[in-house]
Amino acid sequence: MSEGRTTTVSVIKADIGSLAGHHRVHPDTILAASRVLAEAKRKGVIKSFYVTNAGDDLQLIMTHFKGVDNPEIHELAWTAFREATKVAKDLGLYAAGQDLLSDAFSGNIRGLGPGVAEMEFVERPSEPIVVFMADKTEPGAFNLPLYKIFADPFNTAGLVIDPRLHDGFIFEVLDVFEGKAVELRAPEEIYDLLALIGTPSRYVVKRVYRKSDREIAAVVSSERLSLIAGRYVGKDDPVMIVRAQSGFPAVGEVLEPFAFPHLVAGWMRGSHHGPLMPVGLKDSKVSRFDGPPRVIALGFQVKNGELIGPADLFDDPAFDEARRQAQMIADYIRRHGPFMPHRLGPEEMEYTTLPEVLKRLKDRFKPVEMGYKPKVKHESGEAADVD
Ligand SMILES: O=C(COP(=O)(O)O)[C@@H](O)[C@H](O)[C@H](O)COP(=O)(O)O
Ligand SMILES: [Mg+2]
Ligand SMILES: [Mg+2]
Ligand SMILES: [Mg+2]
Repeated sequence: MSEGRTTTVSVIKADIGSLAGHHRVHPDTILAASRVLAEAKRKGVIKSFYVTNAGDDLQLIMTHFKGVDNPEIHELAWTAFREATKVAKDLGLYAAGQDLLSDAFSGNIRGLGPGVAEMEFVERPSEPIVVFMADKTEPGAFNLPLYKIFADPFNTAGLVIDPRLHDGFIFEVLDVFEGKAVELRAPEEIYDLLALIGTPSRYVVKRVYRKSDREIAAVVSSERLSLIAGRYVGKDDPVMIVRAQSGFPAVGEVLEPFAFPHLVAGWMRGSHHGPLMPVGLKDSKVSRFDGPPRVIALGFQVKNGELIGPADLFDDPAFDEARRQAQMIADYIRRHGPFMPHRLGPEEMEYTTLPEVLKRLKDRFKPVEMGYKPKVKHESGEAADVD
């Protein structure tokens, strides 16, 4: 981190209830959260804010000078979500308070349900950032775009051309099941990096740093709701902040991976693979089969702690073709109905409501002569003989 006063950008999000099922946030809940943040701004707790929605997820984008993981900021977000939930309940919105998994705030909002992405930096003379917000998918959905942005010269010309990017980047990868993290360096360790992040349900890129000076370049909300709650509670619907330009990838390089609507896990009942469709704010809502999974990208300048903007970056004909491809992929994969690989594999389905259904069939299975000694998989993953 360079010397000087730091600015913190905190993006904290939660599904506190929505209109027409899990379709989109109601404007009155945006208003309720905005009132709480406006009061906090007036009192000088935060410097500026922008409240919006990604589908049915309420998004609080805030700037302040208190650093990451600050209890006052987290409590502020918690209060905003609680106030918005009250409105959601009054309006009878669907799944009011869905992501607030606890009744009480205890100093840090992480682990209580909402998703959190925060970064702290000394502002450059001009500080462009892009805030990505997705609905009906999981944090690992950003693995592929992050790899392309910070490690793939076919995406990011600056990795080759710009001496400030040429050393590469460090990826902090989180194992969300074990609660462990590892740092891998690009380009020298990209095969190891890909060996992990190609399993996005387990290994999530949490942060990216510029290698030459360890400046923070990107951060992702890595909360997995099912792991926190121990049951299915919708999808995580992650957010990500990326710094751009002047020693970081250009805004156009940051957006470029989303021209390919890659397959992500989520969509209907958090149980299906589908294409991630980049959309402008006006299309930040889900419909077909509760999807397809969508992502919005808002560009801001951060100046003296103030958010200037946003620019609605996917609201552009340049992404029409990606949207069209996403529709084609959606048509194709939907025709698989309840079959894999449209439906997620058994490991990921463990965190949905499917096991309850399978449990009912368990006692109806009778042994048959297979001509070989069958093996079962224990929870440990070890194969063992059937008795
Ligand atoms: O994934 C979904 C919701 O996720 P989200 O709230 O966006 O995290 C939806 O597809 C729901 O799972 C689906 O609409 C069924 O919802 P319920 O009837 O079980 O609430
Ligand atoms: Mg919802
Ligand atoms: Mg959602
Ligand atoms: Mg969700």
